[in-house]
Amino acid sequence: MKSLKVGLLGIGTVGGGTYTVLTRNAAEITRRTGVAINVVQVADKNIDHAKAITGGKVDVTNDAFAVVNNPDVDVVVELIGGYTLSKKLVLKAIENGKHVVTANKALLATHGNEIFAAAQAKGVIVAYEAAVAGGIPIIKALREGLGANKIEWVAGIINGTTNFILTEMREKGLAFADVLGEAQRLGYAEADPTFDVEGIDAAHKLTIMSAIAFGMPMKFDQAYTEGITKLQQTDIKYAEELGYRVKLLGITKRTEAGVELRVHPTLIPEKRLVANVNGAMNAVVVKGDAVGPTLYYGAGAGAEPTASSVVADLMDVARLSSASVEQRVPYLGFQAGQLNDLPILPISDVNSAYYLRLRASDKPGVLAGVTKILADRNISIDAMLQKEPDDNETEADIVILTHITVEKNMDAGIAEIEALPAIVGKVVKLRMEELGK
Ligand SMILES: NC(=O)c1ccc[n+]([C@@H]2O[C@H](COP(=O)([O-])OP(=O)(O)OC[C@H]3O[C@@H](n4cnc5c(N)ncnc54)[C@H](O)[C@@H]3O)[C@@H](O)[C@H]2O)c1
Ligand SMILES: N[C@@H](CCO)C(=O)O
Ligand code: NA
Repeated sequence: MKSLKVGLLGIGTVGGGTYTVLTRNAAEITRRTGVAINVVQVADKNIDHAKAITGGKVDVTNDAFAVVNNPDVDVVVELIGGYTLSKKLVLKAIENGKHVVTANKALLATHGNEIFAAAQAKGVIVAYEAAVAGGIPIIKALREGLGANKIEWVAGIINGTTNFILTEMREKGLAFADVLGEAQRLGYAEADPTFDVEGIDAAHKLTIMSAIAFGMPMKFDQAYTEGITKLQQTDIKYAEELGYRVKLLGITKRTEAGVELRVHPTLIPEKRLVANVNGAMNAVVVKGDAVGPTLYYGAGAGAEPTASSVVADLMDVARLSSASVEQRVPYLGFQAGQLNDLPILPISDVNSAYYLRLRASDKPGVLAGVTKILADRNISIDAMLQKEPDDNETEADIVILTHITVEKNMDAGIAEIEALPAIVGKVVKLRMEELGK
């Protein structure tokens, strides 16, 4: 029987899950591929941990380059993370003519253009299903299943850690810091959890999806990224009163003027399926011109769900390594040389509906002043909440949901509202998405 020899770099959460799934389901995987996929060498700086997991059945080293340079290894699985060492390792593996499987979205979003060019020149596979939305086969769906469509937009909850935090905060009223610790214990968070909570990890994944959806190079440096650290319980509560849930959403959309590429907390109508995706689960909505909206849901993080995608990629390598480069699905789903250098829209040019919360002195005429500013800017109001001041207070919250306008118009309106003498402090602004059409 044919065999595929795997060199594993990093046997932590995802690497451990990958080893377990490959071992436990070996017979099923071989029934499907006709190939025996075996880990022949593991590199991890924590040698004892690597030995404990592999039970002495596999050669273990603390030198990742030993695996990358091992002539016996056909495919290198990079599960160390980061983008400095991992970039060197992946480029060296490619130079050595080895196929690569990685779960590293940070690496691909920042250096993917260079890595894919190197792989193309060498004729090797670089597979990365686990890098976006963990166990959900979204890369396969975008590159293959939806290949007949002109993709119009992609929007998703693509960070398990922040969705877990938002869910626990909403359902249990827990504090942000306590929930983050729990997400770290469960193995969802990045080595540096700032990547999760500031929306950077979601922007990495969105960058990869936008490149595949629209056939363009990775443009992570132009993504607009806003995390959940400034999000307040008050706004989660008011949004609910108005029939919305707040989710950290990644949105990429093709417009006449350019491509939107943005990650931010977003109000979504609670009747949408995506609004009810909770815990570390992820969901991605893809709108194609032929198929309409489609929804993909599943575990976005964690050892075995992510391993499910790593192993599926290994199975693709097992099937396709003997095929010519032309017979394989291109790295970004479009032929090399067919990528368009589409411009990314600055956030000020993006069109959106908005949630505004203002704090106002409880005096007559305040609301009239605010609505006049909005009307003068052609911003229509969709809904409003006016709260009574709490006991002994003279100020109260006003919440306004607007119809769609361009962000720079909204920001100019907000500046005028903040200048009104009766308005106290800054206006809170959150974006809203219907996700329907
Ligand atoms: N955890 C998840 O749910 C998840 C999901 C999807 C993608 N990812 C990605 O998968 C990758 C791995 O994540 P993880 O959660 O498994 O991380 P982890 O920290 O659990 O595992 C990383 C492993 O690499 C080892 N390592 C670190 N530096 C090394 C070096 N120089 N040489 C050899 N070994 C080294 C560590 O000892 C550790 O065992 C990252 O790119 C991450 O973004 C993680
Ligand atoms: N830290 C990531 C892991 C999965 O990519 C998350 O929470 O979604
Ligand atoms: Na995936």
